[in-house]
Amino acid sequence: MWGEGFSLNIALCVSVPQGFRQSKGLSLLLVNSRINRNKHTRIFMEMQGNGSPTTSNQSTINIPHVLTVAGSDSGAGAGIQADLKACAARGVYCSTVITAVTAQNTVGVQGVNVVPEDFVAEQMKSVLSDMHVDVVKTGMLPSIGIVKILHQHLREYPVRALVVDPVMVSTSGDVLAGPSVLAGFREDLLPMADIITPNLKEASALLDGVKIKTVSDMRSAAKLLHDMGVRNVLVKGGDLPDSLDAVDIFFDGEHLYELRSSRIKTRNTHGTGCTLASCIAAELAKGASMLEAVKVAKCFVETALDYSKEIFIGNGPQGPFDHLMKLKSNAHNSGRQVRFNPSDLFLYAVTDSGMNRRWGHSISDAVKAAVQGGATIVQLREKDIDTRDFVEAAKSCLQICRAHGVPLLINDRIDVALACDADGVHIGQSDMPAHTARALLGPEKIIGVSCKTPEQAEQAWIAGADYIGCGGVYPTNTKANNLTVGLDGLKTVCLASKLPVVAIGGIKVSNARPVMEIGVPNLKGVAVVSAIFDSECVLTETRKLHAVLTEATAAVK
Ligand SMILES: Nc1ncnc2c1ncn2[C@@H]1O[C@H](COP(=O)(O)OP(=O)(O)O)[C@@H](O)[C@H]1O
Ligand SMILES: Cc1ncc(COP(=O)(O)O)c(N)n1
Ligand SMILES: [Mg+2]
Repeated sequence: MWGEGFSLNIALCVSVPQGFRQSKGLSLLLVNSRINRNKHTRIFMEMQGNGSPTTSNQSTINIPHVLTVAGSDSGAGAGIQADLKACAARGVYCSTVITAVTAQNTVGVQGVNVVPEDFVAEQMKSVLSDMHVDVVKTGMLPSIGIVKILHQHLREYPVRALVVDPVMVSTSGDVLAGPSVLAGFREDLLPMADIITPNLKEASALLDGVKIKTVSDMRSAAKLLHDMGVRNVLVKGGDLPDSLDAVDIFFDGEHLYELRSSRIKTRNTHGTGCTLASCIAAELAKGASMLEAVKVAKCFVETALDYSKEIFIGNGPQGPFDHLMKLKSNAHNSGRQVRFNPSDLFLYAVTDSGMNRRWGHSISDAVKAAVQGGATIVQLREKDIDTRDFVEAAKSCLQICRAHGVPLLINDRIDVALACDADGVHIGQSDMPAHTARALLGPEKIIGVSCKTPEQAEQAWIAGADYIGCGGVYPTNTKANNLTVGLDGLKTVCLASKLPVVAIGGIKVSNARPVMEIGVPNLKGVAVVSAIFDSECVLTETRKLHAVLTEATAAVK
């Protein structure tokens, strides 16, 4: 039985699949793609000739593991492919036993090729005899023979939880498992399962054809299914009329819960059932209680459907959705194709609340004028503002910047950047370390670091920053006690830096030209505060600066 008190071992440890032990001399470099330049953060695992793994740091990580036993969907919206994506999105390892290969797309299922039973058994044995599986999730089980094989293997290799999605008919109406498997579900799997997740049709089939059309029918069905010996039941209401919320009924034998979310208006609902069950399995593998796991899974499906409601894949009536939206941070909503383009540093506008107050500008008006005047990137540097107001201001500035294809960064405040889904942050030497910011923000966000020396520039590069800001180039009042490095200091840092550089500090229309003319290719532009924001007309001042920079760049080329 699934327990609540399970504690997860996320210590520093990397467990090595036994299969690897056979390959001699294999050197496995586990590196995060964003930090693979970092010689200090590499984890090396070397397989010695004698087959025993050694690690440069002796600890290992036990990764929560779901095994899915399901069918392949060539269109990759449902089945094994959805399970892999859902588990990846929830941070859980997923191994696979393929029970059938379907030729399937957004129109429907064109063909089904059932994998021979002994080969399904062979896959199960390969995984279960070798790897530590926390939770098994089942999808398409196309024959009673395959149900029996699963049952035998689960008895031989018990796991902590079994999630049964009794897939019978695809959303397109094609049969994936005939009524002959019903006996297998009832006799073998339900008594073993920790949860079963039928949709309306599947619940009806398991209950000998009882009609399930309303939420009240779903409640009764959940109770009847529970009586068949399964510990928890989730009757899914995706197929309720479109006018109703997406209501699912959860019954744990004691309490009935009506789990309600808004119904997303989209054609992209192919694979919702598979995804929901895989998410439940993933959360259980991480140690959640059953109700928690179901709630998280439902919320994940709703969020993914909402995020993907307008994507267009395939010409049929039922499109797939995007499980990995977290990796993309609104990439297709913002229309930004490239995560970071160094030429965005050309005219870098840094806001200042004091200056805005002095001239009676709101943050968003100031940002709008800067962007319209030619700013190519904006940083919100709001030192004396309530966090709540900062998040709101950042959201409205983000809309303005997105409309112009200009990235918006937040100064210092990683929390604010996350809260409003800004494009990144700019941090100083005494703020959060850049590698920590990178870990929090993920690989997609832009990180800039203020650097005054070649050593700091090297550290920023190692930590996975995207650019550095170098200055003060000229004396400035904007920042108290700021050391002026001068044009020479700027040049020294640029020459040492592997990252693109933006110059900052006292730069204005009258002195910008010599900065751009220092003649180092990785100096990509200038960052300014007072030059544009300490003025009545931000638009005009930005335009003037843009013209000077454009001229200076043309002269250098
Ligand atoms: N349009 C929608 N908006 C929000 N949630 C939905 C929508 N369609 C389905 N769901 C949810 O997706 C999950 C899977 O349900 P369902 O589509 O009924 O399963 P299946 O794919 O097995 O037919 C459920 O939690 C359901 O409430
Ligand atoms: C291989 C496979 N497994 C499961 C489903 C059900 O998914 P859905 O109900 O969303 O069509 C499917 N269509 N194909
Ligand atoms: Mg469905």
